[in-house]
Amino acid sequence: MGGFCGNKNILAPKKCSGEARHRGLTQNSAPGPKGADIKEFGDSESGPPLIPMIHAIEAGNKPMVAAIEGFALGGGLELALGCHYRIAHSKARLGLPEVTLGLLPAAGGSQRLPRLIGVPAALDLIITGRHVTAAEALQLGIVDQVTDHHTVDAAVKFALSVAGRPLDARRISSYSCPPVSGDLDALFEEVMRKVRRGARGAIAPVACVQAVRAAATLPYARGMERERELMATLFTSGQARALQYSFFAQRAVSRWSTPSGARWDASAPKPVRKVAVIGLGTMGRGIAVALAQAGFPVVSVETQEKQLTEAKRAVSQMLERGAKRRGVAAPLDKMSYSSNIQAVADVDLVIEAVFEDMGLKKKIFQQLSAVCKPDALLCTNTSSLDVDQLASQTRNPELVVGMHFFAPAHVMKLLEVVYGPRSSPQALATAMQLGKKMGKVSVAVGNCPGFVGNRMLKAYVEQAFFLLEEGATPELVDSALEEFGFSMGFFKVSDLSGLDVGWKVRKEDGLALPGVSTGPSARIRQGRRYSPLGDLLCQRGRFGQKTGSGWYQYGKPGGRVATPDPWLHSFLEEYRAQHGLVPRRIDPQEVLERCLYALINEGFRILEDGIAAGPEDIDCIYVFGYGWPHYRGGPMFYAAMVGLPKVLERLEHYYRAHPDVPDLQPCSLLRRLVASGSPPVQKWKEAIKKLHSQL
Ligand SMILES: CC/C=C\CC(=O)SCCNC(=O)CCNC(=O)[C@H](O)C(C)(C)COP(=O)(O)OP(=O)(O)OC[C@H]1O[C@@H](n2cnc3c(N)ncnc32)[C@H](O)[C@@H]1OP(=O)(O)O
Repeated sequence: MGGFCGNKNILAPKKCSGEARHRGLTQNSAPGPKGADIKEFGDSESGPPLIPMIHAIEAGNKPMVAAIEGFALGGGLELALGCHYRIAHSKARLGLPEVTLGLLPAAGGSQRLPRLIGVPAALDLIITGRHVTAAEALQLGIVDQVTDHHTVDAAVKFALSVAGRPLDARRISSYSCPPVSGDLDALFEEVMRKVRRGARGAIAPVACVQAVRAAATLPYARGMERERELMATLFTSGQARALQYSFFAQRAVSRWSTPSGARWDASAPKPVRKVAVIGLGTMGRGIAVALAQAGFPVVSVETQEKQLTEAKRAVSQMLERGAKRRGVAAPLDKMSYSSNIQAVADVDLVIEAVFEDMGLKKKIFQQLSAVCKPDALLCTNTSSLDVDQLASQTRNPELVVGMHFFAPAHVMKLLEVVYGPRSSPQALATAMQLGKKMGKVSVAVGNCPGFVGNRMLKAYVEQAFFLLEEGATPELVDSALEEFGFSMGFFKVSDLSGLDVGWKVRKEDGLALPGVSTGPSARIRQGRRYSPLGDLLCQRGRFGQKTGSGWYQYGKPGGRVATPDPWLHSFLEEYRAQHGLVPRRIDPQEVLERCLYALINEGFRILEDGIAAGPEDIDCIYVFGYGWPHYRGGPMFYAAMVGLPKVLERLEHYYRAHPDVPDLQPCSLLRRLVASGSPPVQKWKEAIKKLHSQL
């Protein structure tokens, strides 16, 4: 008889032909690692091996009861599955989240769970890595009992009640998987098809399906061999390293700091009880929904009556759909609406989400400053405008910050919290905490055009246009980016979000000029190479999906399926001829290097400028806001994986070929990092600090 709370296990990569090892157990409810200590992955092994220990527990002649409190994740749950019975506290959470770290449950989890709860339910848990509540675990058959009381006492009582009963029927490794309805091969083929489509190049979910298939089709011992083989491949993969880096990066960004010395642990957030959203276009609606879903009472203000009526309906529908998906009641009572800005008089925080127009936003900030409580936080959802200019319209500029959400705002995980030179640490802390409560990955960034995400994107977009000028097609560029792991290439994204969005910004920036379509100045703006291709499409009314054509054609306005457009191909040929550009064959590698290294180079400039505190901040922004494949860690981590000397060499190469493109000129931080031996990404912050102290 024994009570176990499994939680600190480790893998030993060197022995690992995938073999799992154990490094000691701690109380599950204790603070610290839940499951294996991810920090220790890759270290040399110590402690008794985990798999033989689980086997010894399972083979024992005394009933072993796992008492589960807090989290039983990964190795913790695998250990519990080796026990003969499992009792969980009602607040416990269980799961096999290894897939989220680029791994699979390799201490027998992939072999025992399907034998215990059946193939479909096990596939769901292992492929998604989701955590289940104790109640769901009971329903699935993972645990035998749930208690609201002291779990170990309950486990001891339980063990006494089963003492003397035969244990053979309790050893999960001796089970066969429960039969599935229908054909097993067909089930796995269907699951594998779906997983491969969704994984977009991630290897762990695919390996998880293969491991569960082994459980369903092979005797236990052979299934374990298969589990070990699959794990060996995953464990040494760059994907696992990237996902484990990302786990800590997400946590690191919540410990924000600014160049002026403000810090997360020295700045207490203000309490936020009620929030207002100004402007109920697409962004405003999403933000209002996300706030209500997080439990905040929201006053939504929209001055145009027609838009207000439409928005009320749309927001209610979004809340109802979300509630249905999550199996909870729709928080409709959290929402109130008004066409009058006076309605925000009693809120603690306002998020302005009106059209991206500085004049309009300034006016609204003046009004807010007059109407709101003097200590209310005034936030803007601008995606690139100067937060400081807006702050200067108010009585209390220290209470102004940017809260840059990403569309759809109730779905996308990223929030850029933009501090201006006058934003107070408390205002920043409050916006960061609100983002966290909304379930966002909140990243504090400095104030500059485009902040972090859009500033870097500009360099990437520019390269995509130049590649078309030089001989590529939208299909070629997009397929290279999709092969890399983006769900959509740049041109498909542009068609989806509307070409007019970028056109408007370029017009405001004085880049898109009317009537300059030929002659030498057509492709030079503000002293550097410029491609007017996007402007030319907009001038022809090709705004993307909404008009039925853009970089692709869609059959009809609002069509969703992109097909290559012969008109666009002829248009590109004519354009090149008109400008004396000789098309050449461009390979996917060049597409990736030009687009991604230009973006990464801008990332280094951002670090140099102190706009982002570290590479983790940039990587979280790209993974959670811009569709950068999670299993590639983010652009800065990717640069480190490729090797900084190689990134530098390729940028130098492309800059020599395109000296009129400053984005390709390697920035000095990159050069310095290479000169100092290319330290690992986790050490860049120190190098940057040193660089700043030398300046
Ligand atoms: C083959 C057998 C061996 C093993 C396979 C495995 O076990 S793989 C690992 C499986 N476990 C996990 O994936 C759990 C990861 N952790 C979490 O999902 C969350 O931390 C959790 C448990 C849901 C708690 O979330 P909460 O928001 O409450 O806390 P937070 O995430 O901020 O974590 C607090 C600090 O603990 C550190 N930490 C958590 N889990 C681990 C871990 N497994 N290894 C190392 N460190 C871990 C986390 O980084 C936080 O540290 P801090 O310094 O405060 O940022």
